[in-house]
Amino acid sequence: MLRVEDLAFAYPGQVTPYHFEMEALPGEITAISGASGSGKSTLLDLLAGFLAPLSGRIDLDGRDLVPLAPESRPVSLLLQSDNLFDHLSAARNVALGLPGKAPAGQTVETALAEVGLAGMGQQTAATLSGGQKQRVALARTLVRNRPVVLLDEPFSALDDATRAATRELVKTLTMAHGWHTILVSHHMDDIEAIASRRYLLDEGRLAEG
Ligand SMILES: Nc1ncnc2c1ncn2[C@@H]1O[C@H](COP(=O)(O)OP(=O)(O)OP(=O)(O)O)[C@@H](O)[C@H]1O
Repeated sequence: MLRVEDLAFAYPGQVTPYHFEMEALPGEITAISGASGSGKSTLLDLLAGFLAPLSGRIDLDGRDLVPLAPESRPVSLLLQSDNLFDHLSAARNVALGLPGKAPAGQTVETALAEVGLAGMGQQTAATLSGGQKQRVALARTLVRNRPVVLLDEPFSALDDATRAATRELVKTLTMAHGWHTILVSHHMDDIEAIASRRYLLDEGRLAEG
């Protein structure tokens, strides 16, 4: 289980710090909603290690992630868009998630098949649709094989049919691979469709419900 415990953070000059407390279970999607500017991206940046908290813990199965640099954290981050290098093939983009010089071919093909893109590995990322690009990014998340997956408005740039299919894929992958998926979204329909647990961020604090 991922537990955010007494995590405090303030930007320079901020009088009242954020104070985050939350839990996320493996195999489940935990949603974070809140008004624009409420601090949702700040929370994701703390989880990813791009910001350092004033105090508190980010506990994953008994291990505190706070001292770890971003690249050492068991975390993947997927944004609304711009997750891929457009000039590289889908397969090369997926292979970027592999450590070192691991033998990539089969792993990459298997991951692309799992996200519904079998046989499309040689296609240049620039030629893919928005939904296909998000699937490639999810395939890279698969080969990275990190248990905490942070999604920052990942469906917002997609049309209705594509967003419904993509969010179902996220749910399927989360359950199949035991990801602790944390979904930041403004869209209640996405949250209602796939999240098991919800938090609302307001006035610097998370409230469950
Ligand atoms: N580097 C920074 N320095 C100072 N203040 C910042 C910095 N980054 C963000 N903020 C402020 O912190 C607050 C929270 O920003 P954050 O981006 O986390 O909100 P958000 O909920 O993700 O917003 P949105 O939904 O619009 O993306 C905002 O008031 C923002 O202006």
